[in-house]
Amino acid sequence: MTVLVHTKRELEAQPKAGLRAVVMTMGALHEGHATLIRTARERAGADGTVVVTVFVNPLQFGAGEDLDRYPRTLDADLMLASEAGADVVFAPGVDEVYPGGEPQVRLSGGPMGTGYEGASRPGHFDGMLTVVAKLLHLTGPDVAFFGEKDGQQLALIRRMVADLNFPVEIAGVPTVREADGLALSSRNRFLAAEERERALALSRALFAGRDARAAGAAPSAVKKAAQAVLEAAGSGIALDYLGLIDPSDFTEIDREDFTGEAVLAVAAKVGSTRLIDNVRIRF
Ligand SMILES: Nc1ncnc2c1ncn2[C@@H]1O[C@H](COP(=O)(O)OP(=O)(O)OP(=O)(O)O)[C@@H](O)[C@H]1O
Ligand SMILES: CC(C)(CO)[C@@H](O)C(=O)[O-]
Ligand code: BAL
Repeated sequence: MTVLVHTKRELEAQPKAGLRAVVMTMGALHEGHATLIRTARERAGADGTVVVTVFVNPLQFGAGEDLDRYPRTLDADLMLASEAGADVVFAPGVDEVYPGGEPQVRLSGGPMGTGYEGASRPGHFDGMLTVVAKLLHLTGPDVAFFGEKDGQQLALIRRMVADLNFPVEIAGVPTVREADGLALSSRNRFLAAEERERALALSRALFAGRDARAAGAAPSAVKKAAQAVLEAAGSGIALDYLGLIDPSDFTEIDREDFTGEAVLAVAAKVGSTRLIDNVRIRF
């Protein structure tokens, strides 16, 4: 049975058996989250504990972003988390996480957090890292699972844990997609049927880049292949960025002799909904 708790005190009172695995979410759970939770369950085993956090963190939303309309579906989340194997769902209120109001002291992603998502959403990563640090302290996991769909977020969390000696393993989970390629996202539910069709340009662009690489293309040609798909989508999407990124520091790859793993990432608005996606490409 899955236990739902709302307070730090209730969370603290939960049994602490075996390996402790945590999946952090903002709720509105879907199959991508279920995959993270199932992976955590497998890792924790029958003797361990899987904790899922559900918290829409105001600190990582900028003015004019979608904090107010972000979907909140706790009853359904509890069912999905339970079916996927969670032992505990921790769904605190804002006052429980920030009892003193907005924190004075926050974490910063530094240079790695200033490009791409960081440029489009100033302050987003500071708020994200701050709440992830707090939730790591509150849940005390041996291992925490995050999705590769939020690639820059995952890179920054790994860096925070390494730079600040958090005693936890960070595990990445590959992006779960619909059959037609669209990356699952809580925000997909805002897409009207015709917007959902247009949103396919994001994954198609990334796949075009990946296919170009499979045919031997160098970095600039990979990016061009993806760009062509986005250009063909025209005004159907409002492109924010397309980047071919070195994941070690989250800077743009600007040389043709790059070797190693790159991340081809895209962000765009479809109607009023902002979506992100990425694929890994090896050079
Ligand atoms: N399609 C997916 N595949 C794998 N992991 C995912 C997927 N979507 C989200 N996640 C991961 O689930 C965790 C919680 O993410 P979050 O609750 O923000 O969901 P989301 O679907 O990314 O929502 P949003 O619409 O806010 O982007 C993060 O680690 C995120 O990377
Ligand atoms: C990691 C996270 C739960 C922090 O609020 C959020 O950014 C998310 O859901 O990806
Ligand atoms: N999945 C990233 C959380 C956010 O968009 O704020």
